[in-house]
Amino acid sequence: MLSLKNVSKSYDNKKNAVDSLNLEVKKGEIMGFIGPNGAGKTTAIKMITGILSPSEGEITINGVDIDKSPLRAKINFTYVPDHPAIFDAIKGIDYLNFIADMYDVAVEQRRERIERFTKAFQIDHALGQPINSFSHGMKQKLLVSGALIPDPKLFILDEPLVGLDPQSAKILKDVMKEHCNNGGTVFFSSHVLEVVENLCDRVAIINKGKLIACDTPENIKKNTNATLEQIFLEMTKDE
Ligand SMILES: Nc1ncnc2c1ncn2[C@@H]1O[C@H](COP(=O)(O)OP(=O)(O)OP(=O)(O)O)[C@@H](O)[C@H]1O
Repeated sequence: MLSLKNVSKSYDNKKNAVDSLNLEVKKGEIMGFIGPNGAGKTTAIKMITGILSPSEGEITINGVDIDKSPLRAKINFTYVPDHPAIFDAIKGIDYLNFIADMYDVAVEQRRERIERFTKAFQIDHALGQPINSFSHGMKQKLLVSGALIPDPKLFILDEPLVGLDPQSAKILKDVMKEHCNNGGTVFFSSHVLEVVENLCDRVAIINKGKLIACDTPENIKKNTNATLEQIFLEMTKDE
């Protein structure tokens, strides 16, 4: 579903923020993307979503090259960024309808999905209000709801749990699981290793721009009694 082949990105033509990254995310799986601050997660996600062009390498989504055919690639995924940058003078419902229009979601389907997701996240009562009146958590939940309305083949989230209360985080985790159970694919970055360990089919660990592990949490922990957090800290510590 998502493939990165030898992908590198340098911001200064000296150091690679992402360095020869190879990664395959299969249809139907949840993959967690973890790494210390500055490891290159957001840079990789920005290249995957077409916000940045790779300095080298190729990224395909459902077989379509995001750099060469951005519109055809973008039909296949939605993305929730780490900082909700959202045009906030409009009402919540107008934002959701705008997303539904962009992805050509039929009226009946959008009605059902808007109701389902905004009720689950308990923001349905506020959809008639302008987004600039929403709290940070409400904006985050509106963004996630919007990203689910097209029922994307691939759902990409950059640190989606930041700023969500435990109830909302639980709902989001359930929604991500359900999306995969229904044949969708989820790729998300997080610093919450316990969530990654419990939620993900596979985990990719990036450090200093390089992929240092990509496997199931069980295999990464194989033959140890350590938690994913302990192994992560050991793998990414500065020598
Ligand atoms: N716009 C930019 N210009 C120059 N350097 C950048 C830019 N954005 C990121 N970097 C650098 O690229 C490297 C990777 O940063 P990136 O934001 O991708 O890491 P991250 O894993 O998402 O970190 P965090 O966990 O802190 O969000 C870091 O060294 C960072 O300083």
